[in-house]
Amino acid sequence: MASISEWYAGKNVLITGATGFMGKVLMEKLLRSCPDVKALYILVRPKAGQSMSERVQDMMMCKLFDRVREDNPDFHQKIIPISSELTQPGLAISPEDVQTLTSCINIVFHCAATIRFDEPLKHALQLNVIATQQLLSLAQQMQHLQAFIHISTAYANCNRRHIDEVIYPPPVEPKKLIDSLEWMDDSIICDITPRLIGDRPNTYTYTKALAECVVQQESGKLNIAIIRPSIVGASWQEPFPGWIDNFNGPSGIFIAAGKGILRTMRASNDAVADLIPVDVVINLTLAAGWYTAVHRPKTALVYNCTTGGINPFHWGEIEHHVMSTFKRNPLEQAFRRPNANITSNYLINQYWILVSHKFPALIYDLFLRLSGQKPQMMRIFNRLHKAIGLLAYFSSQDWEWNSDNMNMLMNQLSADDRRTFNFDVRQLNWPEYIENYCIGTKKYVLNEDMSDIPAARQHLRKLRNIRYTFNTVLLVFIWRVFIARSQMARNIWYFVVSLCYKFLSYFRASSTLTQ
Ligand SMILES: CCCCCCCCCCCCCCCC(=O)SCCNC(=O)CCNC(=O)[C@H](O)C(C)(C)COP(=O)(O)OP(=O)(O)OC[C@H]1O[C@@H](n2cnc3c(N)ncnc32)[C@H](O)[C@@H]1OP(=O)(O)O
Ligand SMILES: NC(=O)C1=CN([C@@H]2O[C@H](COP(=O)(O)OP(=O)(O)OC[C@H]3O[C@@H](n4cnc5c(N)ncnc54)[C@H](OP(=O)(O)O)[C@@H]3O)[C@@H](O)[C@H]2O)C=CC1
Repeated sequence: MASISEWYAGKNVLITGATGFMGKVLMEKLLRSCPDVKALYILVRPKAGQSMSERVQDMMMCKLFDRVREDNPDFHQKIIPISSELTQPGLAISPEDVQTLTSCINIVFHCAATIRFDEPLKHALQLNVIATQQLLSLAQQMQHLQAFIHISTAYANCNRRHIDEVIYPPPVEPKKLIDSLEWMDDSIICDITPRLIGDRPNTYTYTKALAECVVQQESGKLNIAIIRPSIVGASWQEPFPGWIDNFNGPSGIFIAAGKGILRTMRASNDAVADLIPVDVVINLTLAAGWYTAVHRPKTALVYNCTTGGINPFHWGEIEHHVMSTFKRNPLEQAFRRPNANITSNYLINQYWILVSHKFPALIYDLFLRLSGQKPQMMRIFNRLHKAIGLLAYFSSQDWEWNSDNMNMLMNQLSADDRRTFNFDVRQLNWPEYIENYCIGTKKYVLNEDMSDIPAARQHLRKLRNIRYTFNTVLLVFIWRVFIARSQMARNIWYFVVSLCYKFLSYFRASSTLTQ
C-alpha cells in the first residue's frame, strides 16, 4: 500500500483557514513531507487593508516555512490562493474558481472557524456552521474528491464528562436554528443566547457541536473524518520545537505570567491540562486524510486528538514549569518578577486579584499620570481578567476522551510513516515541551531576541530591589502609623518579637547541645 507521502503525490488539496495557526502548520508539513503534492488551493480573504495576494506573500515569508524554503525555494508555486469570504453566500468564490475547484480537488481540509469565546451567536453560526454547510455542498460537486476532513474541537461536547469518538445528537436541530436566527434582531439573539447554549460555556463550543452534526447530515456519499483536538499549543518537534504565533488558549496566559502581569488565576492544580502540540494534530490530520481516502470507512470516523488519557500532565505542573522557564529565560521589560499561582478557591483568587493585580496597576497608573504619561495598566488588567474569566472553565475541570481511533490509525501506519507523521504523544516529555513552548512565545509571538536575556535578567534584579525597598518602606510606614501610636499595638509587637527571640535562642541552644 502507498505510504502517506506517496498517496499525497500528484494530489490537489483544498484548505480553508490556511492563514490561521493550524492551517499554516498543515501547509508547511504537506509541502515538506509530501514534496510531490501537486497544488495547495487555499481559500483566503483580504483583511486589515491587505489584499489576498499580499497576505499570502507575507505568510510565505514567515519563519515557519524556512525548512521548506531550504528544500524547495520555489515552493510558493504550489500555493494557489482563491479569494473567498466564508460568511458570504456561495463562500464568495467566483464561478471560474468554483469550476477549477470542482474539477481538480482530491482532498479538503476544513480548518477555518471563529475560535473566539465571546463571538456573537449569529456570527459564530454563520462561520462555524453555515460556511461548513456551504463547503460541503461545494465538495459534493467535486468530481475527484476522495476525502473531506473537518477540524472540530474536543470541547464541542464539553457538557459531557466522558466523550466518545461519536457525533452526539445536536443541542438543537441546526437548520431550525439557522432559519429562526435569520429573521431575529441582534439584540433578541443576544438575550436568548444563554438559554440556547445551555450547559456549554460559549458560542464557540456550541456552534462547533452543531457543525459536527451538519457534517454528518450533509456528507451524502463523501468520505468524511472529524478531528477533535483539545487545547492546541506550540509545536513539539516540527518544523522546529516551540513554534507558536498567537495569544490563543494558554499562550496569552503564559506570556502574561512571564511578563509578571498575571499573578493569580482560577484553575485546578490537579486537573489534567489537555494540551496537544500543533504538529501532533497536523500529523494526525494528514494521516486521517490518507486513511479516509484509501480505506473509505463506512461511517465518518471521529478522532479525539488529546493527551490526557495517554500521557497526562496537570495545570499545577504546567504552572511550575512555566514559572521556572521564565525565571531562567525572562521576557523583556517585565512588569514584575514572574510569580503566578493558580488556585481553585474563588475567594482566594479574588483576594490576590485585588492585592496583586489591581493594587499594583493603580499605583503604576498613578506613577504614569504623575510623570505626564497615559495610564494603561488598569486597561491591560481588565482585558486579562476578561480572558482568564473565559478560559477558567477549561482549566478548572477534567474530561475523559476516548482515543481508540487515534490508536487504531497509528497501528495502520508503516514504521516510516509513524516516524514522519508522528502523533504518538506517549513520547512527549512535558517539562521539555513546556520549556520550548515558553521560549517559543518569547521568540515567535513577542519577537524577542534570545541574546537580550542578560539584560532581561538584569531588569528582573532591578524589579526585585524595587520590591525589597517598597516592602521596607511599607513596613516602616505601618510601624509609624499604627504601631508606634498605640500602646496596645506596641505591647503586642514586643510580645511577638520576644516570642520569636525565645524560639531562636531555644533552637540555638538545642542545636549546640546535639553537636
Ligand atoms: C502560569 C499559569 C498556568 C495556567 C494556564 C491556564 C490556561 C488555560 C487555558 C485554557 C484554554 C482552553 C482552550 C479551549 C480549546 C479550544 O477549543 S480552542 C480555541 C481557543 N480559543 C481561544 O483561546 C480564543 C480565546 N480568545 C478570545 O475569545 C478573545 O481573544 C478574548 C479573550 C475574549 C479577548 O477579546 P478582546 O477583548 O476583543 O480582545 P482581542 O482583540 O481578541 O485581543 C486583545 C488583545 O489581547 C490579546 N489576547 C488575546 N487573547 C489573550 C489571552 N488569552 N491572554 C492574554 N492576552 C490575550 C490579543 O493578542 C490582543 O493584543 P493586542 O493585539 O491588542 O496587543
Ligand atoms: N487553536 C486551538 O486551540 C484549537 C483549534 N481548533 C480548531 O482548529 C481550527 C483552526 O484553528 P486555529 O488555526 O487555531 O484558528 P485561527 O483563528 O488561527 O484561524 C482561523 C482561520 O479561519 C479563517 N477565517 C475566519 N473567518 C473567516 C472568514 N469569514 N472567511 C474566510 N476565512 C476565515 C481565518 O482567516 P483570516 O486569517 O482571514 O482571519 C484563519 O485562517 C478551527 O476549526 C478550530 O475550531 C480546535 C481545538 C483547539
